[in-house]
Amino acid sequence: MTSALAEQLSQTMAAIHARGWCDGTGGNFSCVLARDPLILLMAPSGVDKGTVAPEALIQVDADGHVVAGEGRASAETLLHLEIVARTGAGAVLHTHSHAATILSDWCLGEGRDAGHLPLQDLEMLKGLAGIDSHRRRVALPVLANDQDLARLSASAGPLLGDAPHGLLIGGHGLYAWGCDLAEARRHLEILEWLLEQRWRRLLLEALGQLPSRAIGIQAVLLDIEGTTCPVPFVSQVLFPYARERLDAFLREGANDPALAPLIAAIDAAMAATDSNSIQGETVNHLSRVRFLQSLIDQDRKLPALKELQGLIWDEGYASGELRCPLFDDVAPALRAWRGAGVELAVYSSGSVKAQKLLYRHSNASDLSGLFSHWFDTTTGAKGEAASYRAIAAAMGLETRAILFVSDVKAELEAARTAGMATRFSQRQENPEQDPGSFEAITSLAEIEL
Ligand SMILES: CSCCC(=O)C(=O)COP(=O)(O)O
Ligand SMILES: [Zn+2]
Repeated sequence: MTSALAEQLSQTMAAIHARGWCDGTGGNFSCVLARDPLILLMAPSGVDKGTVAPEALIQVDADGHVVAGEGRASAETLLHLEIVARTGAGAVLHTHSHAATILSDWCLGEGRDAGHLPLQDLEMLKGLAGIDSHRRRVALPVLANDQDLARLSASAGPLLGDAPHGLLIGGHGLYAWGCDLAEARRHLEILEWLLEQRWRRLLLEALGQLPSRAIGIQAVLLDIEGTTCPVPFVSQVLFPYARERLDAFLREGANDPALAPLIAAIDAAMAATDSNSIQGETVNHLSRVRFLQSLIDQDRKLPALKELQGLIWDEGYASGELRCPLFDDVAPALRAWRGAGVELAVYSSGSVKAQKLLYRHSNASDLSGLFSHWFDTTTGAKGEAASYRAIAAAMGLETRAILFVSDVKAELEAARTAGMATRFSQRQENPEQDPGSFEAITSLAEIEL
């Protein structure tokens, strides 16, 4: 006797096959038959999934072993099991459609926002559970294909919780899931539709037949110095504060094991320098301090120095000696943008630790919670377009959905090359006052998203 679920799964597979989404023996499809112990009802491996009768379905346990029915379990059962375990799905449907296959490959191509395919501004998004507006952006995770299904499933696992009921595998296809078979099928049809739209639109854009879609700004990426706080706060307060305290800080922490790796990195940098001022000197406390002070004076960036400065500033902020005087327009603009659902991120040459301290101890109270992402030069140099692409990828956004604000034209140039929208911050005390070809703002309040 076959169950109603088996009838439904068999019919669903036939319908999906008829759409051309699992040609040949492609695709595999499963439903949860029992949860404790877990039993999946699924098609056997290596057969045409459009003609599997209900009684030909097999039952598979939580280890991927066939416990009832004729035939082998698909190697991809491991990914089905991972999806069920991570999301509580009641059904998992895997297709090999042309749209899913070509777009997943395209996403992983060089220079793309590999790792995610953003989908937005389409009414059909509302067919995905939890999405109530076409404006909501979803980021479909994309993983490189791997014949080692245990490894592929382990890589997929952490991405599944935030995934929009779907996952792309490069050059392979789509996995979609739902709380039951009906919802999984709806999610599959919606995602396939969104993917179809996406590649057709890309084609028309490439042919110059369709203007690149204005998708609206979804995130603001902010430089700090000269953009949200006065340049002199950094150059005349923060840097001298750390410079003056280097000696005492290093002396007091000489036996602190936490400082040992920093001191080792500083000594290595000293050994590698050709600076005459320290050549021939034995590395000792004073030469180390002089070396670091000379780096600060020349505005040279050494990661260990940045970290040391962060530790010294930490003490200064904690004691109340330091407080960042953000421009008056900053806190209201940040709050308004967050209130409108815009994501906020920082990209500054100061370390992420220093960035967080600055916003945590500002004249407008602790604003650090408004930011979802923090980037420093460990992501890449601020004058390189690749850094802005990496930032967009880390945020799961297209570069054109991000507005970057900075007082340095070379940085704006790189961000523009990567595809970001830009604004030149023209604050009174900034060294660069000419906006060149960039739109200038004198206050964040002038920015309309
Ligand atoms: C020609 S299909 C290659 C295997 C595959 O990716 C697939 O989805 C079908 O696998 P199954 O083992 O379920 O037949
Ligand atoms: Zn497959």
